[in-house]
Amino acid sequence: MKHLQVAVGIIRNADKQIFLAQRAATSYMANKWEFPGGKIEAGESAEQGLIRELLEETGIEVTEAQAIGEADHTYEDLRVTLHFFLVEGWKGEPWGREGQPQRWVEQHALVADEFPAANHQLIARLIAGEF
Ligand SMILES: Nc1nc2c([nH]c(=O)n2[C@H]2C[C@H](O)[C@@H](COP(=O)(O)OP(=O)(O)OP(=O)(O)O)O2)c(=O)[nH]1
Ligand SMILES: [Mg+2]
Repeated sequence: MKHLQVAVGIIRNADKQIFLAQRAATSYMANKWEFPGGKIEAGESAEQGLIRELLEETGIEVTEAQAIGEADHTYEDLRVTLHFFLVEGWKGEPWGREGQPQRWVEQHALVADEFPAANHQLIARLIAGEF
Protein backbone atom coordinates (compact mmCIF):
# COMPACT_ATOMS: atom_id res chain seq x y z
CA MET A 1 0.00 0.00 0.00
CA LYS A 2 1.20 3.50 -0.75
CA HIS A 3 2.42 5.35 2.37
CA LEU A 4 2.61 9.17 2.23
CA GLN A 5 4.50 11.45 4.61
CA VAL A 6 2.52 14.69 4.75
CA ALA A 7 3.45 18.06 6.28
CA VAL A 8 0.42 19.89 7.67
CA GLY A 9 0.25 23.51 8.87
CA ILE A 10 -2.16 24.74 11.55
CA ILE A 11 -1.94 28.45 10.78
CA ARG A 12 -3.20 30.29 13.86
CA ASN A 13 -3.57 34.06 14.22
CA ALA A 14 -3.52 36.26 17.34
CA ASP A 15 -7.34 35.91 17.68
CA LYS A 16 -6.91 32.10 17.96
CA GLN A 17 -8.50 31.54 14.58
CA ILE A 18 -7.21 28.80 12.29
CA PHE A 19 -6.95 28.95 8.51
CA LEU A 20 -8.72 26.14 6.65
CA ALA A 21 -8.85 25.22 2.98
CA GLN A 22 -11.32 23.00 1.21
CA ARG A 23 -10.10 20.06 -0.85
CA ALA A 24 -11.03 20.11 -4.51
CA ALA A 25 -14.22 18.37 -5.61
CA THR A 26 -12.11 16.08 -7.82
CA SER A 27 -9.42 15.17 -5.24
CA TYR A 28 -9.10 12.23 -2.86
CA MET A 29 -11.50 12.99 0.05
CA ALA A 30 -13.22 15.58 -2.07
CA ASN A 31 -14.73 18.64 -0.37
CA LYS A 32 -13.32 17.84 3.07
CA TRP A 33 -11.81 20.78 4.92
CA GLU A 34 -8.13 20.46 5.76
CA PHE A 35 -5.11 22.27 7.04
CA PRO A 36 -2.93 23.38 4.15
CA GLY A 37 0.00 21.10 3.41
CA GLY A 38 1.09 18.24 1.26
CA LYS A 39 3.46 15.44 0.52
CA ILE A 40 7.02 15.68 1.83
CA GLU A 41 9.40 15.13 -1.07
CA ALA A 42 12.47 12.87 -1.07
CA GLY A 43 15.40 14.60 0.65
CA GLU A 44 13.18 17.13 2.45
CA SER A 45 12.65 17.35 6.20
CA ALA A 46 9.06 17.63 7.41
CA GLU A 47 9.63 21.32 8.19
CA GLN A 48 11.12 21.99 4.76
CA GLY A 49 8.09 20.32 3.17
CA LEU A 50 5.79 22.43 5.33
CA ILE A 51 7.48 25.67 4.29
CA ARG A 52 7.33 24.76 0.59
CA GLU A 53 3.71 23.56 0.66
CA LEU A 54 2.42 26.57 2.60
CA LEU A 55 4.08 28.91 0.15
CA GLU A 56 2.60 26.99 -2.79
CA GLU A 57 -0.91 26.66 -1.37
CA THR A 58 -1.39 29.83 0.70
CA GLY A 59 1.32 32.27 -0.40
CA ILE A 60 2.76 32.77 3.10
CA GLU A 61 6.39 32.60 4.14
CA VAL A 62 6.51 30.64 7.41
CA THR A 63 8.77 32.20 10.08
CA GLU A 64 7.64 30.25 13.20
CA ALA A 65 6.54 26.62 13.20
CA GLN A 66 6.39 24.21 16.13
CA ALA A 67 6.05 20.45 15.64
CA ILE A 68 3.07 19.29 17.75
CA GLY A 69 2.79 15.63 16.85
CA GLU A 70 2.09 13.06 14.21
CA ALA A 71 -0.89 10.96 13.21
CA ASP A 72 -0.73 7.67 11.38
CA HIS A 73 -3.87 6.58 9.55
CA THR A 74 -4.84 4.02 6.95
CA TYR A 75 -7.64 4.90 4.56
CA GLU A 76 -9.12 2.13 2.44
CA ASP A 77 -6.24 2.10 -0.05
CA LEU A 78 -3.72 4.62 1.31
CA ARG A 79 -1.63 5.02 4.45
CA VAL A 80 -0.69 8.53 5.57
CA THR A 81 1.54 9.88 8.31
CA LEU A 82 0.64 13.49 9.04
CA HIS A 83 3.32 15.72 10.60
CA PHE A 84 1.47 18.55 12.32
CA PHE A 85 3.00 21.99 12.84
CA LEU A 86 1.50 24.91 14.72
CA VAL A 87 2.34 27.96 12.61
CA GLU A 88 2.10 31.25 14.49
CA GLY A 89 4.58 33.40 12.59
CA TRP A 90 4.52 34.19 8.87
CA LYS A 91 4.96 36.93 6.32
CA GLY A 92 2.11 37.82 3.97
CA GLU A 93 -1.57 36.95 4.30
CA PRO A 94 -2.76 33.38 3.65
CA TRP A 95 -5.19 32.88 0.78
CA GLY A 96 -6.36 30.01 -1.41
CA ARG A 97 -3.62 30.37 -3.96
CA GLU A 98 -4.67 27.25 -5.89
CA GLY A 99 -8.28 28.47 -6.11
CA GLN A 100 -9.49 26.41 -3.14
CA PRO A 101 -12.22 27.86 -0.89
CA GLN A 102 -10.80 29.05 2.44
CA ARG A 103 -12.00 30.30 5.80
CA TRP A 104 -10.79 31.24 9.28
CA VAL A 105 -12.42 29.34 12.14
CA GLU A 106 -12.24 29.88 15.89
CA GLN A 107 -10.11 27.10 17.33
CA HIS A 108 -12.92 26.00 19.69
CA ALA A 109 -15.46 25.96 16.86
CA LEU A 110 -13.65 23.40 14.70
CA VAL A 111 -15.87 20.47 13.62
CA ALA A 112 -14.06 17.13 13.37
CA ASP A 113 -16.48 15.64 10.84
CA GLU A 114 -15.54 18.30 8.30
CA PHE A 115 -11.99 16.87 8.18
CA PRO A 116 -10.46 13.62 6.93
CA ALA A 117 -10.44 10.87 9.57
CA ALA A 118 -6.67 11.16 10.09
CA ASN A 119 -7.25 14.62 11.60
CA HIS A 120 -9.93 13.72 14.14
CA GLN A 121 -7.72 13.14 17.17
CA LEU A 122 -5.78 16.34 16.62
CA ILE A 123 -9.01 18.32 16.15
CA ALA A 124 -10.23 17.04 19.52
CA ARG A 125 -7.00 18.21 21.16
CA LEU A 126 -7.30 21.64 19.53
CA ILE A 127 -10.92 22.00 20.67
CA ALA A 128 -9.87 21.02 24.19
CA GLY A 129 -7.31 23.82 24.11
CA GLU A 130 -4.31 21.57 24.55
CA PHE A 131 -2.24 23.81 22.25
N1 LIG B 1 -2.87 18.84 3.34
C1 LIG B 1 -3.51 17.98 4.11
N2 LIG B 1 -3.58 16.67 3.74
C2 LIG B 1 -4.26 15.85 4.57
C3 LIG B 1 -4.88 16.31 5.77
N3 LIG B 1 -5.49 15.25 6.36
C4 LIG B 1 -5.28 14.16 5.57
O1 LIG B 1 -5.68 13.02 5.79
N4 LIG B 1 -4.52 14.52 4.47
C5 LIG B 1 -4.11 13.60 3.41
C6 LIG B 1 -4.86 13.83 2.11
C7 LIG B 1 -3.90 13.38 1.05
O2 LIG B 1 -4.14 12.01 0.76
C8 LIG B 1 -2.54 13.47 1.69
C9 LIG B 1 -1.60 14.46 0.99
O3 LIG B 1 -2.12 15.71 0.91
P1 LIG B 1 -2.23 16.60 -0.43
O4 LIG B 1 -3.23 16.02 -1.36
O5 LIG B 1 -2.49 17.96 0.10
O6 LIG B 1 -0.79 16.52 -1.10
P2 LIG B 1 -0.17 17.61 -2.09
O7 LIG B 1 -0.53 18.98 -1.62
O8 LIG B 1 1.29 17.26 -2.19
O9 LIG B 1 -1.00 17.32 -3.40
P3 LIG B 1 -0.67 17.33 -4.94
O10 LIG B 1 0.53 18.20 -5.15
O11 LIG B 1 -0.45 15.88 -5.27
O12 LIG B 1 -1.93 17.87 -5.52
O13 LIG B 1 -2.76 13.78 3.08
C10 LIG B 1 -4.78 17.68 6.12
O14 LIG B 1 -5.30 18.18 7.13
N5 LIG B 1 -4.10 18.47 5.26
MG1 LIG C 1 -1.97 19.82 -0.42
